[in-house]
Amino acid sequence: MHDHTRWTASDAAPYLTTPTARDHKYSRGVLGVRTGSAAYPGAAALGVEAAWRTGVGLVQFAPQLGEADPRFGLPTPAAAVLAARPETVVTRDASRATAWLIGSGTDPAERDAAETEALTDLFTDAHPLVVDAGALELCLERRDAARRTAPVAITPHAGEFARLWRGLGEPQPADDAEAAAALAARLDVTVLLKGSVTTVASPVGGIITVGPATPWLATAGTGDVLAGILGALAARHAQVIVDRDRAGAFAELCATAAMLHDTAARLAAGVGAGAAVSAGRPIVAGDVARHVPAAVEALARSGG
Ligand SMILES: NC(=O)C1=CN([C@@H]2O[C@H](COP(=O)(O)OP(=O)(O)OC[C@H]3O[C@@H](n4cnc5c(N)ncnc54)[C@H](OP(=O)(O)O)[C@@H]3O)[C@@H](O)[C@H]2O)[C@@H](O)CC1
Ligand SMILES: Nc1ncnc2c1ncn2[C@@H]1O[C@H](COP(=O)(O)OP(=O)(O)O)[C@@H](O)[C@H]1O
Repeated sequence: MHDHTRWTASDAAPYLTTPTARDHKYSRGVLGVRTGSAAYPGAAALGVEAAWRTGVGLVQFAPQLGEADPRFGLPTPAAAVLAARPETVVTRDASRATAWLIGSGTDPAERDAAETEALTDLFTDAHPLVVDAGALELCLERRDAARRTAPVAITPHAGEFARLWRGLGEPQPADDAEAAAALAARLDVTVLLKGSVTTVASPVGGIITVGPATPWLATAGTGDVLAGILGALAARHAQVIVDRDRAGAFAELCATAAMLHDTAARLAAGVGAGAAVSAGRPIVAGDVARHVPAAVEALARSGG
């Protein structure tokens, strides 16, 4: 049986720190982002937008190697990112990154060997790594902890979570908390299992649940937004994550990201706290990203 915590605004508030007079753009956290593809440039734009709006000093975007030519006249991921957020610096190596986000909007079947190597190198780096969508299966290959140095958090939805269990070749426990805890232990990663209720499991033990979130979140691209929020929090608090005395910190940041995500969605959908499930109006993923600053403010205030 694992310790089980229901995350609250008071738990999240300490991670929603404001900058000080001594801060500059590099001290506030730099997120390296390697997401998007010829088929899904929008996923890169959504994650980058959400990361900026969560509050980092800089987002550096590294386009994938060997990228296929854009289809249907679509922009490349880098062009889509710059159109959405011209503040972003497009770079080959994102040398200033204090944390990385990879995988959203990518398809492993389309990835060449050089890009796979560039992604796997991040697992032997020192910086916290958020792994989403098309990069999730890399965790199965990098599960030998001796070959992995980066603290890793993964963000599967239920379908991707089941795919990871199939990759392990073991039966998936029926209970979400039990299954997330077991996967966290097997892969030595923090697991953020998305759903109406988000379940977070740390490899050092303990389960945190967040939600139920507003069902208006069940729309394409909101997972890409969540990954950007988590990447930004990881970049901001990278030192806390790598500090061995705070081994559960990545799980707490995952829970904080899920709470910010739902709070932003509620603000966008006009759903007040305690409102009926049927309340509110439709939203799109970009609305969620744009309401993240107000969600940061609301959570920091209600937890203070
Ligand atoms: N604008 C953009 O650029 C966007 C880009 N995006 C990018 O698209 C890529 C593909 O991502 P993906 O999630 O659509 O596809 P995939 O990984 O094949 O999984 C889907 C399969 O899993 C199953 N399934 C079970 N439970 C599920 C659940 N709770 N939620 C969802 N699925 C669930 C379900 O099976 P079913 O239940 O239908 O039997 C289904 O067949 C990825 O890189 C992503 O980042 C998107 O973010 C959208 C916006
Ligand atoms: N019924 C629901 N109620 C509340 N939140 C949901 C529901 N369905 C999905 N979500 C949330 O929406 C997001 C969807 O993420 P994901 O499935 O990765 O979508 P995408 O790949 O299109 O970005 C997750 O954060 C998940 O927790």
